[in-house]
Amino acid sequence: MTDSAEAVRTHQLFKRFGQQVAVGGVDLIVPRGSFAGLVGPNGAGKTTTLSMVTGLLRPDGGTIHIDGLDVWRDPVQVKARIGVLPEGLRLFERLSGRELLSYNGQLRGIPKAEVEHRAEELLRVMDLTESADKLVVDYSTGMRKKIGLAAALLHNPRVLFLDEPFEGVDPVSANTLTEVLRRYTHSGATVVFSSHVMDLVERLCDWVSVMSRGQIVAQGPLDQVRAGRSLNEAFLGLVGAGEHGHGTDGGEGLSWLGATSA
Ligand SMILES: Nc1ncnc2c1ncn2[C@@H]1O[C@H](COP(=O)(O)OP(=O)(O)OP(=O)(O)O)[C@@H](O)[C@H]1O
Repeated sequence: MTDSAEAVRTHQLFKRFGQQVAVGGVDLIVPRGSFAGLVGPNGAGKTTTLSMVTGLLRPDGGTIHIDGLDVWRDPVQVKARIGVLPEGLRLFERLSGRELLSYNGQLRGIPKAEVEHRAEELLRVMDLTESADKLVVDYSTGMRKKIGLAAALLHNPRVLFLDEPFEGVDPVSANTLTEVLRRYTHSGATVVFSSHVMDLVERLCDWVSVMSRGQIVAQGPLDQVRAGRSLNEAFLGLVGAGEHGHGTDGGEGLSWLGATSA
């Protein structure tokens, strides 16, 4: 079944680490063609959810469908359709950026000439052409994000998952990346990304899922979730400012912090 209107749907997704329930029955829904944001405080379960959805971490319970295909029953078909930029991205450090793309393209079974053509375009768009022959181990944090994103896009996936894609990326490159991703979703593809930067989510996303303590606490079109407020205000209302160590007291109690009296 591949005619699903949803790019992603999980049903009662569950994961526990020892006593800690990281994801406690999540029904994540992402309509096809959306630019979707997954937001939540530190430790809410976003990375754990994305890891299970992308087939990197086996759930303890629940189901996950991408484009109507069961991720854990049909992993090969699903993996051909998705691109992933995971948190704590591990890359082949001893390859150059160009070699990394070429290797990824060959692993994906794309003809060599097509890989070269796509790689050159991606390197140019990501402003990495000048560093294309430098080893990945010598790339900066932002450059690593960009080459990781290029590798995730190379096989033209239908659904792209990005964990904090803009962290460490300079504003000019971030602008370029958002343009690339916008164009990509306008063509009918889907982007799901996690972020803590509410302004960015508000600017880019047309769909938002808010997680808190392993649960989805709000989900839907951006305007519905923010309900006339800024997304940041809606977020603070939903996750409960003051909980999760997001204190509302502005750090009262830290009387020792700051200039000492002479
Ligand atoms: N491998 C692990 N072993 C034990 N506990 C884990 C593991 N991975 C995640 N957790 C716990 O699961 C919970 C959810 O973590 P997760 O990384 O999914 O949150 P997150 O929403 O991505 O947070 P952040 O915004 O800080 O990246 C946290 O309490 C975390 O400590």
